[in-house]
Amino acid sequence: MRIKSPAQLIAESGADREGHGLKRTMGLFQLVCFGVGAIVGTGIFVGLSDSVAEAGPAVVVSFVLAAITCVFTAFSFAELGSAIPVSGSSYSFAYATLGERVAFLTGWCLLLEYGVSVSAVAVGWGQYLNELLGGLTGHRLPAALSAPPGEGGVVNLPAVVVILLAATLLVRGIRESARATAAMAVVKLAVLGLFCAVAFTAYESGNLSPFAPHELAGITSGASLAFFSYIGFDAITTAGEEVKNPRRNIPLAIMICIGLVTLLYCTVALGAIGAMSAGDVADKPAALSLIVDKVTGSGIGGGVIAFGAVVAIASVVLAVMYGQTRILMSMSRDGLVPRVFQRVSPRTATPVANTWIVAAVFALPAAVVPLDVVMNLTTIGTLAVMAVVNVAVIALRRRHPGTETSFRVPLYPLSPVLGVLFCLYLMWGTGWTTWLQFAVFLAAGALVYAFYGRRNSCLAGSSAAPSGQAEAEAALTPEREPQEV
Ligand SMILES: NC(=[NH2+])NCCC[C@H](N)C(=O)O
Repeated sequence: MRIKSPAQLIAESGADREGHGLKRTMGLFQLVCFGVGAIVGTGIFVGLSDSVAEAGPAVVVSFVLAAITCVFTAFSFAELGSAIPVSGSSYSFAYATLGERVAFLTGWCLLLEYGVSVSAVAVGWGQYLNELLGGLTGHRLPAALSAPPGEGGVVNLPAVVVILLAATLLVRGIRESARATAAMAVVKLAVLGLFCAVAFTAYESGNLSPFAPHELAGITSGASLAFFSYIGFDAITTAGEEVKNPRRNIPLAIMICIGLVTLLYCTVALGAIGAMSAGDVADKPAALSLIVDKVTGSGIGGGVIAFGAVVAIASVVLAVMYGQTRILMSMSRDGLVPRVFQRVSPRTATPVANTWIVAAVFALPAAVVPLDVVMNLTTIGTLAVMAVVNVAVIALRRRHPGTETSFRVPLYPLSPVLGVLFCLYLMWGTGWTTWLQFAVFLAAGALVYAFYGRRNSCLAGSSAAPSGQAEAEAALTPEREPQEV
């Protein structure tokens, strides 16, 4: 089996080498902001109403189930992220523990979790932008320019525009200042906080019954939908090469983000269905604005929420696109995707060509595919990746028992095993059409690996792994270890 050791991956990344690769600039606070930036977006602002349609008031239970899945998996991410702090996230973890084939398919699924989710999130952004425009000017964009073909439109222009804007910022190295990300994270927390404050003034416990109109099946599919809104905590691990003291900060940031977001989502969901009956919330894309308008009796509150959503979701587009470019960079270093993806501009220290290719490729589904399709594909792909990550922790402990890490999964091996089971449970909840699309996607990935990745892999045909590993381990001298700042 072609496999790489954690030490080899770190040494190859070129991080911490003078004048090479990316720079370590992010501290814990910036990392948490980056996490919140990657997590809170379309899922809660737009997707909430879909989960309510499935689960009814029991949507709160759905959110808790989705959170539990994330917590087990987050433990695994934290252990792996601190043991192998490089840009590739789950892809690199799989390479170091389960071998190249699984790593390639994981990277392939990450195209769903990151690339396709950029499309999904951009579509959600467009819906709130339209809401905001409607509130401000009384005019909305015509459906032809703001919806995909199946939904009465021709092309979803706002979704394309936000992707191109994000690419422009990313190639300029916006992450270097990280100030924009921090500001946007604060704005979205404030707006959701405001929503809760308003919604709870109109809270009626009568709205909570019947609590679970579609019983367990409804709660399960509600949880699969709610899961989308938690995706993104793993993006923290894609910044592995740009974080100061990654062995401490990566696991800590992941845990802080999950805790914060779970609390927030459950409060928002409870506030929403407490203020307006589940039947009225169901299937309303801009439900949060609608609720605030209804409670305050004016359009201003809803406008504030719509503004917050536009800002919030834009930062998700930014963070997720950032993650996708870093994953492709890692895959390119291994020869599994073309070399153009690893080229870093010496002037801006960002992967320019990579970023524009990602923007161009994922603007296309954003323009023409309906939101629920891209959202479900993102969800199933992400859950598959997370299942792999949970297995990877077990493999790490068995294959590389001496690996230095500052975080260890509690209750091992129970936690990763439960992680896998919860991932499968939520995957099951996505429904058979999504499974079918996913199967076709995976089959395509297997073909690409067989005809491109396998042949071009840097590890191809070499029994170099063991000696390369020794070399890499020797290269990892203590002074090259990330320094505490
Ligand atoms: N890899 C990702 N970060 N994917 C997209 C995250 C979506 C985000 N949770 C949202 O609700 O909008």
